[in-house]
Amino acid sequence: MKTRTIQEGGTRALVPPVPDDGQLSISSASVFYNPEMELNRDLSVASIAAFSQIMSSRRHLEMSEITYVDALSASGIRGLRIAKEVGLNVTLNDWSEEAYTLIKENAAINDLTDKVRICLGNANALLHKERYNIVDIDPFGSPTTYLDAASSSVINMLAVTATDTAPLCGAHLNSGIRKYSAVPLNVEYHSEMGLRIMLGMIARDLARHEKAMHPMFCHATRHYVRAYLEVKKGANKTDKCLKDLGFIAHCTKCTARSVHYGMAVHIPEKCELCGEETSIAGPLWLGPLHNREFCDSVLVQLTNRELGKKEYAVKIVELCRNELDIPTFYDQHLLTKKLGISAMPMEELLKELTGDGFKASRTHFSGTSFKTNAGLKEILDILRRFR
Ligand SMILES: C[S@@+](CC[C@H](N)C(=O)[O-])C[C@H]1O[C@@H](n2cnc3c(N)ncnc32)[C@H](O)[C@@H]1O
Repeated sequence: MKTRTIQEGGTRALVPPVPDDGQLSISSASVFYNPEMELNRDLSVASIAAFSQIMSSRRHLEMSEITYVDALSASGIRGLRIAKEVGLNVTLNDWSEEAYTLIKENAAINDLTDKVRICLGNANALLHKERYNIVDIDPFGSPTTYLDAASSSVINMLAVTATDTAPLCGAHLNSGIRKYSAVPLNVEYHSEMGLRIMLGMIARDLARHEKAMHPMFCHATRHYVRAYLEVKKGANKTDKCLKDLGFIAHCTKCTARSVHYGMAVHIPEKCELCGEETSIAGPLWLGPLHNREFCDSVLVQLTNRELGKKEYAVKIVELCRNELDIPTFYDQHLLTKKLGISAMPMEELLKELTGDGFKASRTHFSGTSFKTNAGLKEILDILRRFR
């Protein structure tokens, strides 16, 4: 196979050449490598390093005693970076013979041949057979067909990517329902909708194995969503975790929304503000998306490392760290357009909201949006005050 050499963080890898004739796409190359996902991998290195360090100090473990599996490895770049830059005990797996051969070559050029285990086989078979402290699922499109096996395998942390944002965010409604057993809505907070629909599915998959999840750091960036979830075993913990599943009732006329926790819950059919019929999204995850202390540890990891996408990665984690734990956000531009007035500087709007006694923050989901516990009526009053 024709290859070129790339470097991400402290790791080198042979990957397929850049598609140049417009006919060959990244996904049609014999082994997959997407340079756009370097940011995702930089964040993975920092997040998994932060989590492993917490584990190692709580349980007096060496980093090399913590097991990590990159179940869908392709070139191996993700798992090899975890082995080389974090020092975990790494297993890499892919069912493609070409990928398997390339992973071996990439392990060799990083002096990792004796330090990592490379498997050729079905990810689901491997994950149903073996247990790992950290399980990483980074597939083409949807992760859902790997979630049962990943839930069975995982002991401490599950890291999951989904790139099928159209089904997740409600743009391809039937596909979203088929894949995620939930109804997404294509609304202005569709990126958050996608993340919460995926998390809802993961919580239900883990629950079948009596495991509960605690989101540590979850983000929606460009064309994908990514979640780092601490996992704990136990029926009581799982029952408690499932209480954070529920539904969102959204009014497509005035954009007011209400949040309803629980799987057996009464959801109002009419908008409390304008009386129009609401659309219902769910079941989805309504609990927190981030753990503040964990985000601080990820920031420390990012700061102390040489990473290609460090600046962007830091910005995402900082925004997530400071984001309010409130489901859904409002897009200021959309609201002011409806009112026929111009938008105000975001900092001023946040100040006005907090000055009126509400909580308010920016959100990593969108630069023109904010999160608040104020209702739509109060938000509109503030915007009108500044017309
Ligand atoms: C999106 S790529 C992985 C990208 C990689 N994680 C990275 O960061 O560059 C998905 C890989 O999963 C492999 N794959 C798909 N289904 C699989 C399965 N059931 N078992 C094992 N490998 C699988 C494909 O061959 C492909 O190499």
